[in-house]
Amino acid sequence: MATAVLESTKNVDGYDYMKGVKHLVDSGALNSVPIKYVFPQDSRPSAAEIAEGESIPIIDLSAMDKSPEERLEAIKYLGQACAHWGFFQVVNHGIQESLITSMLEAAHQFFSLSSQEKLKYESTDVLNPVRYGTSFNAKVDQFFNWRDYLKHFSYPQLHTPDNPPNYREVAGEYFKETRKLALRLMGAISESLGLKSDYIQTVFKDGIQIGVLNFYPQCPEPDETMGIAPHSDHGGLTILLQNDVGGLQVRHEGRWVAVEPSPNAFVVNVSDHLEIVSNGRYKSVEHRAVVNAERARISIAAPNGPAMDAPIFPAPQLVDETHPPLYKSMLYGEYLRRQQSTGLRGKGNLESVKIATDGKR
Ligand SMILES: O=C(O)CCC(=O)C(=O)O
Ligand SMILES: [Fe+2]
Repeated sequence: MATAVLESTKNVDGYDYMKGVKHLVDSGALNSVPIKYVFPQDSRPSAAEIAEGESIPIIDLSAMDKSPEERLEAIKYLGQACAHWGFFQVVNHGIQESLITSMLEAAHQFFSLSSQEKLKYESTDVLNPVRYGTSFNAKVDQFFNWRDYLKHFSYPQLHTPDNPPNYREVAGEYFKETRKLALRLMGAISESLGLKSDYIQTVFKDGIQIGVLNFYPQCPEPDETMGIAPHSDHGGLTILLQNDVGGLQVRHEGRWVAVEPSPNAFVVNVSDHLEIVSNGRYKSVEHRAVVNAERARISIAAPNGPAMDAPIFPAPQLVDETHPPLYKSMLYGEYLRRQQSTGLRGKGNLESVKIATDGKR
């Protein structure tokens, strides 16, 4: 266990934050948000920034298997969703409802384990194959996010905690299915960009998938803090599942749009490396999660990235005189380590690999 981290995160108020925010909430009557979690005034969620009546697009995947005209129409709509929103929900995706329910249940069981059991997986190495923690990166976060997490690699190798006993079996099946869904969507997204249908899949071939389980306990003062601060995701496509408690918000045209939980739908978002491959045509969009006073929220994200040693750069077919390359080539593993080692900072990581518009590197 990393004692240096534990020491630095024990606050003046005596809480041992590394045990997790769920532990903090479960262990007694918290009437207010401890100072460690209080966000500065200008980064707190505010109702005035919410775009009322807006919602992210819904993609019906069954249309992909219909007549050529309907398929073409569906692919065009998917491309528009990626370009204008960077986020959409998918329905009729073919993943069994029972598997979705079992996965949410297994996540709930993991977070319900004792903190001692969960802390077996606490690690300061941001790329440790199984990692339990709180906030985003407790070593560097100035204000803690109201969130505990479990992250584990799920592809090419499945690494899981030993507990709950059925976790490995359920997660193995769940992440296999969500990876298949991601690859299927990558095929359709390639087509929507006018690329060969296997172009993006080839870039992400032999890539990695990580299971990210988020637990956001109920919070006595939800307006003071944030479940997860604004950020964009690394990788190609993230497939996200949430329980029936809302909280996810997506940045769109300068406002935040709430994503209402919809049973059996997955939320999908274009992530940083797909924005790069598409040379900026498709957007990796900032999102955040707010918390509430009544109910705990669980979300399960599956980021699907390329291989760690894969160089990522804009597709040559999407680069020409009027569309110069907008991003430097980089190794995915390096990018991932940097993203995980810093605190959350909006789209800051992607900005750092952008080529200045005057063409200078
Ligand atoms: O909880 C959510 O809805 C979002 C989680 C998220 O953005 C992430 O894990 O990267
Ligand atoms: Fe995210």
